[in-house]
Parts: sequence; C-alpha cells; structure tokens
Amino acid sequence: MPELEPFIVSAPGKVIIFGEHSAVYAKPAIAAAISLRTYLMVAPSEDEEDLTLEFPDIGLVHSWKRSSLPWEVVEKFSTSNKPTTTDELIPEVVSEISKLLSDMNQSIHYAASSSFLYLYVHLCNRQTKAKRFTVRSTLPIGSGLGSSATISVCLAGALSILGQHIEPATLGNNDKSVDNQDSEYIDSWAFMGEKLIQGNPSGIDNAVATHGGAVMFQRTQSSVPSVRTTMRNFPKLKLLLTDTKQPRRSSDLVGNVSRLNSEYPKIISSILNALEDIAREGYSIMIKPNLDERARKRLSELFEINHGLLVALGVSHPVLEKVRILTDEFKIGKTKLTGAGGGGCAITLIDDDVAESKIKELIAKYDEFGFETFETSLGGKGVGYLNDLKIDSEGFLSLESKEDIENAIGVDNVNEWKFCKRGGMTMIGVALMTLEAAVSPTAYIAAVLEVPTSSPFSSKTEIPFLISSDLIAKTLTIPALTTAANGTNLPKINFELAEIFFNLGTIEFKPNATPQDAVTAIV
Ligand SMILES: Nc1ncnc2c1ncn2[C@@H]1O[C@H](COP(=O)(O)OP(=O)(O)OP(=O)(O)O)[C@@H](O)[C@H]1O
Ligand SMILES: C[C@@](O)(CCO)CC(=O)[O-]
Repeated sequence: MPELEPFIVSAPGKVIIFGEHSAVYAKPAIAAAISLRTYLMVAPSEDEEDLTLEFPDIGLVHSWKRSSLPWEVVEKFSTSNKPTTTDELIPEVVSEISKLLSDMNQSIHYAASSSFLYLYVHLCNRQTKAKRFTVRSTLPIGSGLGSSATISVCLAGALSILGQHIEPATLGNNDKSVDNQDSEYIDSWAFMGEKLIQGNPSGIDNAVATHGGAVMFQRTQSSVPSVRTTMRNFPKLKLLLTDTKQPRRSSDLVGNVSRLNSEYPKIISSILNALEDIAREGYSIMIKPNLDERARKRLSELFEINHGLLVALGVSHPVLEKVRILTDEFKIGKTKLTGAGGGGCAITLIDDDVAESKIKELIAKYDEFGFETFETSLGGKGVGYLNDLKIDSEGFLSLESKEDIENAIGVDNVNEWKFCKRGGMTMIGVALMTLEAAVSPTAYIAAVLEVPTSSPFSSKTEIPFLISSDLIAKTLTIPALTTAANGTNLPKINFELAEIFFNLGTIEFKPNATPQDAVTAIV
C-alpha cells in the first residue's frame, strides 16, 4: 500500500427528526446528516512504539506503548484476517482495556479512550506502527447531534485503513462512479465503538455519520441486519436548531429509559408504540412530493406530540422546556428535543407564514438564556477521506475556531475530499435549516422506491406503494438511466417507471411495508 500518511477522516453529526429513544427498542426513526463535522488526523508518531490520542475538545492527551495493548486476548478471539464485528462487545477485551485506563477518572475521557482502544486492537495489529491521532470537531459535544458517533465513525474509518481492511475512499464530490462497500464495514465497527461510549445504541447515529444523507432507520431485535432506508426527497420545511448548552450524557438518558421500561413495561411500551406511529406517520408525510397546508400542520402536531411523549419518558429538561415555551409564546412553530435529550439540542419546525424578523427576535431571546442557534444544512456527505495534507498535526491543533477548522480542511471547502458513496443531497439552510429538494416524478420515485440490498450490517428496503409484482418485475428489468444521475446506488428505475406510475395513478402509500413485503414484491 502506498504511503498514506498523514491523512484525515471526517464524519457528520445528525439530527433526529422523529424516533429518538424508541429507536433503541427497534422502532423506526428518521434522521439526517448535518454539516457540522468531526475531523480525525492520523500522523506518524515521533516514536513508532507510542500510540498517542489527542482529544483537545475534551482536554485529553494520552499515550500508550503499542506493546502494552492486550494483543493475546484479541488474537484468541480473532477468526479471520479481516476482522468482523461481534453482536456484543467481547467482555475479556473490554476488561483488559479498562486496566489500561485505570488512571482516567473523567467518564468523558474514559468513554472516548475505551472506544479508541477497542477499535484499535481489533482493526490494527502488533506490527502496525503506532500513530498520533488528533481529533477536532465543529459539533457541540454531548448535545444530541451525534458527536460520539462521529468519533466512532472517524476512528473506525481511519483504523480500518491503517489495518488495511479497506482502501481509502476514492469518490470525488461529483463523481458518477460506483459506490464501494467499505462504508458498511466502517459502519459496523463504528457501532462497536458507539457501544463503548453510549452503552446501548440503536445504530442510527453511526449509520447517518457513515452514510450521510437522510434515512429512516430501524434496528432489529437480534443479530439480523438493521434496516436503513435512504430518503432522497424531503418536503420543504424550515427547522431551527437550538443548543441549550445544558450538558448531559446519552448513556445516562438511555439507561434511565431502560430502567423505566423494566419498572413499567406496559406503560412504557405504549409510549414506544406511539413514538413508532409518529415516526411512520412523519415518514409518510415527508416522502410525498408536495406538502399541502394540512400535511404541514400534521407534521407540526407530530413534533408536539413527539416531544410530549419524550417528556413522559423523562428525557426532557427545564431548559428544553424553556426553548419550547418560547417558541410557543412567539407563535413560531412547534419544538421537540432531538437526540437523547436531558439538555442538548431542540429542533423547531417553523410555521410557513412566520416573518424573518420574528425569528430573529426569538434568536435574540435565546441568546439571553445562553442558548445557541446553529446554521447548518441537512443531508450532506457521510464519512470522507483526505490526504496530501497542507497542514500537520501542530497546525491542525492550532486552528482556533470552528470556522478556522472549516476553512482549513472542511469538507465543503477543500475539493480533494473523497467519499465511499456518491450522493447525499444537500438541503440548504442559513440560520434556519431548510429541508428542501426539487420534486420531480423521477426523483420522487427514486426517493420512495428502494429495493433491498443486504450488507454485513444494514440493509435498505422500502416498497411504500402497493404495486403488482408484475409491474415491479417488469420495471426492474429496465436499465437504470435517470436515477443513476441522481445518485442512487440501488437498482435504477428510469422515467418509464414514473410514467407508468403517474399514468396508472397507482400511488397508494403503504407505510408499514416490511423487508419481507419488499422481497415478496420483487420475486
Ligand atoms: N470532539 C470530541 N472529542 C473527543 N471525544 C468526543 C468528542 N465528541 C464526543 N466525544 C465523546 O462522545 C461523548 C458524548 O457522547 P453522547 O452520546 O453523550 O452525546 P452525543 O453523541 O453528542 O449526543 P446524542 O447521542 O444524543 O446524539 C463524550 O463524552 C466523549 O466521550
Ligand atoms: C437516544 C437515541 O435514540 C438517539 C441518540 O442520538 C439513542 C440511539 O438511538 O442510539
């Protein structure tokens, strides 16, 4: 393999629109990548025995001798040259790693370091020369925007490259060539990393941080692959993203919901079922080509009901209620917390007719409470790779602000970034994030009709229309033309399909389609 170093791997944060917490219980959830990202630089170490981790955002610098890592224990469990993930973390490895972290007394440091070491010992080996790993992020940490998943994805991506299990990504921003499968490998290992930071993740955060775009995601109960349905088409929505700056840990919040679920199984399962219905209803609204006034009102109401149910699960916080009450008082729209809650971020779905001046007034009010609103776009690129760097570790560490990081190495500013996947639509936003996509019949079909693909970790499937198997079979034999240009990596459907659909008028939405339905429909 040619000399790769130094290089940077980057992954985006996310917002969950519907389905946080219920996602952990195998309910569907909807989330999209945001433009705030984490960047991990891998550079040679002064001494190739010294493995150094630099996490300046959380005030951590730590080194280990590579010979001190528990290689024997890991080797005992390894079954192939290309390491594969296990359903659960291997307790013996976790226990050995905890011994290496006995001097680390801050849980935030412990979580990030244990994730790093677990991935390192699995993806690298005794012979891998030790490196210097430096992380900088433009995301707020522990605020509901998936910061931990971005760390896990960057580590899984970089270490998979160092261990020579995947090739560095090669697709440029506007490349039309075929996506590679390495993102599935990264996603599967990032999920293991997330287990060490978050405890019991559903996998939605690492899926979005790896693949980018926007998804409907559903964890499965056992080792069966999760279901990830790409949503290429969103209605035009205005979202305001507000960080309360109230610190919290997702693992505590997820753990507390689990405790409630054990103590009040009947009650909590009703809430989780209602959250599932909200996500499905939200999905059925969001994939339609046009959002009429009634649909918008329904989405707004779903935000409100969703937040109320999260309050019932005990994952709100007085500051999140403050954000919600202020948006109510200003008559701006409806607010729900996003991510694990307990503080962190909220999203507000802004009503259509609200004047910009009113929004500015609200943002000024938030300032008074110390809340921060974010400018971001939705649905951008997933994990990325950059080499031939014009900056070294010291330069990277010395970048002062988030803007400096974006300007120096940002995915949106440096053309040389490469990705595993094409596509990812970018839906523009300023202070308001706007979920927006051009709606054409073809794009619509591409957005809503996804054919299942299996992968080690996740699969995509959705047949949201009731259509005859004949029609599907006939249509799938037509070579892909149009959607290829639009960036889908799935079996392609051309204009004829749209015409068939629209001429026949067979648009009957089936929100509860299962992977099995999809498989039956195409056989
Ligand atoms: N920039 C960073 N540098 C080092 N560690 C980080 C960084 N960002 C996140 N982490 C790790 O992730 C942890 C925060 O994860 P947590 O799951 O609590 O929040 P989140 O992922 O931002 O929110 P959510 O899960 O609700 O989306 C931190 O305690 C730290 O261990
Ligand atoms: C709270 C949660 O549902 C979302 C955190 O972003 C946890 C998870 O799904 O892993």
